[in-house]
Amino acid sequence: MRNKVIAGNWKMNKVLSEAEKFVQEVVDKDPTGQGVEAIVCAPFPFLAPLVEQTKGTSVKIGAQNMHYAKNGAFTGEVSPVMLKDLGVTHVVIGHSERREYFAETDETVNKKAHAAFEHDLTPIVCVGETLDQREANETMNHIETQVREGLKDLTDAQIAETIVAYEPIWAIGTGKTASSSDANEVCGHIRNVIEKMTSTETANQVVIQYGGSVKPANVDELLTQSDIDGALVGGASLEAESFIQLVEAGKK
Ligand SMILES: O=C(CO)COP(=O)(O)O
Repeated sequence: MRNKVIAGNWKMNKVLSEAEKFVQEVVDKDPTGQGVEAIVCAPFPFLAPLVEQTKGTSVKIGAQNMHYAKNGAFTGEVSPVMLKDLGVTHVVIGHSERREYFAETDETVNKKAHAAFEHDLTPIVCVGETLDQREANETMNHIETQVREGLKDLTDAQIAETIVAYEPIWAIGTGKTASSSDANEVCGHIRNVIEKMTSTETANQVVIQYGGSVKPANVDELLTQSDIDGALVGGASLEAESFIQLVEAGKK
């Protein structure tokens, strides 16, 4: 049975004091256990203090992006070596905002996924369709391409460890959630694509999250779906109380 994984993606929000206050509230409440894990994906400047603050707790700290190179002349970038050295455990790769505003492609997503495993970081690989693609019935083909290209040439063992986040772009920050059955249909499709790439056993181990306007009011229904193993949450992950409720919803 797969664990449920709830990850908060703060995006470009908060200052350090707010970040620390949030994490303290979550750590004090410790909503994990019973098959649910909690990850906070914070902006780069907060990673070191938050890793320190969560040492010995069950809350994990993730980054929202990274470069794929170990080091080098890439002004303004952050490498997987730096993240690993700090004690970061997860990294979001290929978020639709990065694809749209920062020219991320399936090729860079794939390079970053390989780099994550080379440095013992767990990638949270994001895929999702636009509203135009959904209306043109292109969702399934588009998702298949993103999954195949993004996870290309990873070993079966690495794919089993990958977290895939299905985030329909039209549902991000809009208040429009995909219906739980539509979300589950695409998450099931992702698992089928992975099964074709690897094996049934591997596909059954992959944690597939849904993201897009997830909040305490709709998380229960999403998490009861057969192929939805967690959530990648933006807006509703900014308040500790709401994040704690989301994590608790994942308990068995
Ligand atoms: O992009 C998201 C998480 O990565 C989803 O954002 P919202 O939860 O604000 O819709």
